Amino acid sequence: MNTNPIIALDFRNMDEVMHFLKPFDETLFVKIGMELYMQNGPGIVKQVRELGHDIFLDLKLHDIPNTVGQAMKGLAALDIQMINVHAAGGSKMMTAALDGLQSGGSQAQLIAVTQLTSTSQGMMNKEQGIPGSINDSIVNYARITQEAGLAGVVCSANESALIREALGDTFLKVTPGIRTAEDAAGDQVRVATPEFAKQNGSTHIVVGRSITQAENPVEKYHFIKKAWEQGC
Ligand SMILES: O=c1ccn([C@@H]2O[C@H](COP(=O)(O)O)[C@@H](O)[C@H]2O)c(=O)[nH]1
Repeated sequence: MNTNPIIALDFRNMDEVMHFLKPFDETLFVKIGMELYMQNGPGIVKQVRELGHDIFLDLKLHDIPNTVGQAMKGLAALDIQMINVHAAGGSKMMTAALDGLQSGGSQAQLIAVTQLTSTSQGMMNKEQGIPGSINDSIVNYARITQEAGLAGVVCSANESALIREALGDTFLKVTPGIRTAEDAAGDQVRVATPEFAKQNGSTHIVVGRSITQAENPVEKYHFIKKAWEQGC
């Protein structure tokens, strides 16, 4: 399993992706999310994969079970390593997603978003109308995700230890909202450093603007990779 930091390729098109990737002299684990996919379609996944990079396709599917199952069956044709849905879609939706992906012949790891890293305790209580602590909600979503047979969840690094304690080491904790000390949080609420993510049991970190907006993205990637690998 590739556990290198996953770089979020939040760009508009392949020219911008190529401009970013050009200075790297290694293959990477990259994330293609809505921004890039919606503006360029599935062809962009093929183009990035042809460069040798592993791909997390972050489309966060969330719809009725039949629709998500059929969409996953279609996406199974793409040569990707990881893909996701929203756990809020429910157990039946997650099972349908897994069935669709597997019946389409894909071996990609399917994971589910618990609470977005841009969601705060207050937002969850007031806007989503979910009472109680955000940690309880996240562990609950993680539990139904595991019961549905998925490989892991997306959460913040702050919750990785709780999920590890409840659901074990091998269940994936893929954690965006990663920032180094000097980075601005921006729209992220539940943030953590790469070192903390490692210490707290994340299995993967997802890093976007910290690297893509850095003055020297290659240098920043290696700085974050080292902090993540060493955990100190
Ligand atoms: O809960 C979530 C789920 C997905 N993301 C995605 O990760 C990156 C983070 O980018 P940064 O620039 O490092 O903030 C982005 O593509 C999100 O769509 C997330 O942040 N939180």
